[in-house]
Amino acid sequence: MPNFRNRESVRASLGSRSPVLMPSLLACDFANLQQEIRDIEATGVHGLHLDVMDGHFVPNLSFGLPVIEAIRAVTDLPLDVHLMIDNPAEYAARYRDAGADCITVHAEVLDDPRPLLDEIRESGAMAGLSLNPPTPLETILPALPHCDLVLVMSVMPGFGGQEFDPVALEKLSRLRDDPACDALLEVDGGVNPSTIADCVRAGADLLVAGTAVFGADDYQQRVDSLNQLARSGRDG
Ligand SMILES: O=C(CO)[C@H](O)[C@H](O)COP(=O)(O)O
Repeated sequence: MPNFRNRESVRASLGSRSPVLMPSLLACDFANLQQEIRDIEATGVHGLHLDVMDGHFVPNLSFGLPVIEAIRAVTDLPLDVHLMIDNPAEYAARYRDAGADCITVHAEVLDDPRPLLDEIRESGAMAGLSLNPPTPLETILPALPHCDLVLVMSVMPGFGGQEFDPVALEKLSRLRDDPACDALLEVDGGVNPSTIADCVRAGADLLVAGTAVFGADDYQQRVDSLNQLARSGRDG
């Protein structure tokens, strides 16, 4: 059984470190998964982003419960699990049992996300709600008080290596300025050295980056430079 942390402590720890780079293992070398985790952990990152895809909600398959369990067994880093699946209500509890610290579900597949967000919170995980680039921000506003995290997609989910869509910046700014929103704000897709500072300036706390991290020859150098650019967005 994983060593469960509670959502308040994970949320406080991530929030106090904002802006936080969250490497997405989708872009790592799956044939060397444990070594990749060790190498990225050694750079000093504070969490890992894990993309679960079902081939229905998104036109791609990635990995599921057994892989999350295997990752949980080899790292103590917070695991931020992004469920890109049609039926998150059927699976959320099982991802918590597998070791997820944060579970994010998509607004597009839930008529009313609030009961599921509450259930995720009651399980002890942080509850996240995500929306795709074409989905209006208005669709998630009633659920904000039930969210520990809002994940603003800056690409259509399904594949790494896509170009950043600036529509995410406007959504982040609006969320940051909304007094009803005290969730951590996360952005995912096309986050790289050219876009990361703008994301932080717009209000992002958590920055998911796959290709920009695992596509680099030197992970330490890339993580350091992304962190520096992120901090320049916060302080500049
Ligand atoms: O959610 C995702 C894909 O659906 C990935 O997390 C995202 O694409 C990150 O990859 P990259 O940094 O290469 O854009």
